Amino acid sequence: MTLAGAADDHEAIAEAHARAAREHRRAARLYDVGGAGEDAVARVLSAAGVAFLRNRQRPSTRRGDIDFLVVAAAGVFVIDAKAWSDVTITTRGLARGQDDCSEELDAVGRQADEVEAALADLGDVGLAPRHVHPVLAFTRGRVGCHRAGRVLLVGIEQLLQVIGGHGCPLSAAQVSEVSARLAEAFPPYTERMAGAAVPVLRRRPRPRVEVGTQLAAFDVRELDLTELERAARLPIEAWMTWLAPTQLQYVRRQLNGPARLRGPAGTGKTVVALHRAAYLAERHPGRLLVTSFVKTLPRVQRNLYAALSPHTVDRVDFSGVHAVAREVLLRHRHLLRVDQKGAETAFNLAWIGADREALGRQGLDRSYWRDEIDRVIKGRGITTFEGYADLNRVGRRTAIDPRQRRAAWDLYVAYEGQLERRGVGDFADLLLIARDLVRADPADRPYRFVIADEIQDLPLVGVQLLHALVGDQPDGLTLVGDGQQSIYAGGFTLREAGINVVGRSVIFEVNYRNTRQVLDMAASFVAGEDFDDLDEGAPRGRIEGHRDGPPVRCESFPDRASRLGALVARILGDLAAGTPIDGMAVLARTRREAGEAATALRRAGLAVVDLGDYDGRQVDAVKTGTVARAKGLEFEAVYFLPADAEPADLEAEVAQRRRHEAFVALTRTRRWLWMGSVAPPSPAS
Ligand SMILES: Nc1ncnc2c1ncn2[C@@H]1O[C@H](COP(=O)(O)OP(=O)(O)OP(=O)(O)O)[C@@H](O)[C@H]1O
Repeated sequence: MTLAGAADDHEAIAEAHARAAREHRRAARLYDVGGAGEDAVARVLSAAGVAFLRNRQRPSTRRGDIDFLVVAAAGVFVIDAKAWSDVTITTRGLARGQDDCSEELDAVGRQADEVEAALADLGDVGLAPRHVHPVLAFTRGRVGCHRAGRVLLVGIEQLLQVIGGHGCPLSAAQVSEVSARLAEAFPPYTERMAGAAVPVLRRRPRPRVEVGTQLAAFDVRELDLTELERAARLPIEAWMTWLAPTQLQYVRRQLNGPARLRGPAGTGKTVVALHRAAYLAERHPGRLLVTSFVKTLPRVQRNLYAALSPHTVDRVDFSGVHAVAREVLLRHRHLLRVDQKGAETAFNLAWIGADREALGRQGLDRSYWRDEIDRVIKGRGITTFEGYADLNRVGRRTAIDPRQRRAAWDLYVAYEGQLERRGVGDFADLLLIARDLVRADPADRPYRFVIADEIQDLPLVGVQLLHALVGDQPDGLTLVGDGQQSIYAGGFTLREAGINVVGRSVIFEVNYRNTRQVLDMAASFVAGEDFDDLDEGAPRGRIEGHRDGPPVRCESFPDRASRLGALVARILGDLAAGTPIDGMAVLARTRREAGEAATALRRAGLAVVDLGDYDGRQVDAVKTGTVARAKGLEFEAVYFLPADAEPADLEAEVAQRRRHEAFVALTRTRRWLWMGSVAPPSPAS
């Protein structure tokens, strides 16, 4: 190398060092400003006696830190301090001067994700994500208090107010248990100088304001989680804060297509579905639909959800599937007069001309064939005899012969003719038309996510309608349900519906609702019985109960009148013994029996509310209604009026549905169960 060449090289190296020096100085200035912001936050927290962890290492990244972790009664706050002077918060995000800084929202959101993950498994329970709050705290200027998605943007003056707000789900003991886990999962951050091209001669550290209570770290494995366990056993409020680690895993899971959540009664499917809805709504723009076949359930779920995620509730629609279908028809200006009475008349006229000799074999009656048309033919969207002739009638237990199939088809054709003549449709038409309208219009996608509960009760076209609304997009469709609780005729498999949930079907098996005594009694109705559970080949759920409770009270009566008398006496007795009236529900098989019970209770001076009018909010009245109306709900005490003694030759599928119905009724109670059967004395006795 020439001397001139060496000089050039040294010149270039000096130039690079000078450039690096300028960059490091700029960074140092920024750190100084940032440090001043952090100090300001630390001062505010300390002055108020709020304990915090400062500058903690993120496990996912070597160079990332979290400015502050605060565990308060209101939850966990993941705070990123910003000493910015010219902040603007817009509907679209965050700006600093002219620069869009919305990525800062994602950054603090990612920090909160890591905190959520660390708290998702604290032994038996985990903290629900909704109690982890990402916060950008601005230490200069008057920022006020805002929300962008799930991130809170607050001026330093409002910080304490925010930390002190949000309700108080955590007790003092839980605060220290959660803090301990965080101290372990996020150790103190040790800064590293990145990209230093020259040996770094470290200056003495700058003096730092070290104030506030630093949390003592202790070994989380030695924690006594009894407090958490206790909380986990309480109803509503508890599940809003604590879930089982497996449940939380599902809430936070990314699913690359339609998914199924299965599990026997009381295993937390609805709870997890609501948490998942809130989790998705808080992280994504767009609308969500939470739906069910049971028309009253969405109303109850809306009120639960509003407590869970009040700031997203306006972006979530809670409606029954038929109401969803109606909306579709409205959007497409499609007229359909759904007229149940007219449909009933149409069926009666079609039935008169039917091959009743064939249809009546095996003890099958008119209502069996009404269901066949509603659930098997129209409920599957079958429009040709060929489609019906070879159909594997999943869910229908009685095999029918070719003549019966032909007769059923002719009955269907005649029924359709009668409907047309009257210019009316039935509920199956509503779902069918809505499905086809959505399928034909790719622009009709009002929802980003759809979550459907109690799907075992939906007809196949109903599930297809929901699928059509979101397609196969990630996390788009979550189907929640349990075949064992199916109380309507017919059935189908998801494969038949064109929905693939392979690898995305999860089962829950721990029952949190019922006592062992109730579960034993409920299980006796369905013992050893196989049932269709929509996912072919997927293992059936076991049901594990872990709570003890009072014995189940079963009584038998010679007639309905004496049963009603005993029911009223029993309820009055339980009220006197301290069971709260708002936790009581009388469930019957038919509307008529439920109505009779309501009248008897009113006569005894008790307040009564029909389950059809119940919206999940506390009301000081005994609830009364059919088992179908009670689906998905739960009560402190259930008084069940089962069907009168059934004839021994009851058609197999109907008998199975009755048993499922009893199973559903019994598993609605958290504690007390009374069952009053009517069994007239046999002539021999
Ligand atoms: N991890 C949990 N810890 C404590 N309680 C829980 C937990 N998960 C659910 N629960 C409680 O269990 C009960 C049943 O939950 P949920 O209604 O979600 O069950 P489900 O599977 O939807 O029931 P079903 O199918 O019978 O309607 C609720 O009272 C809920 O508070």
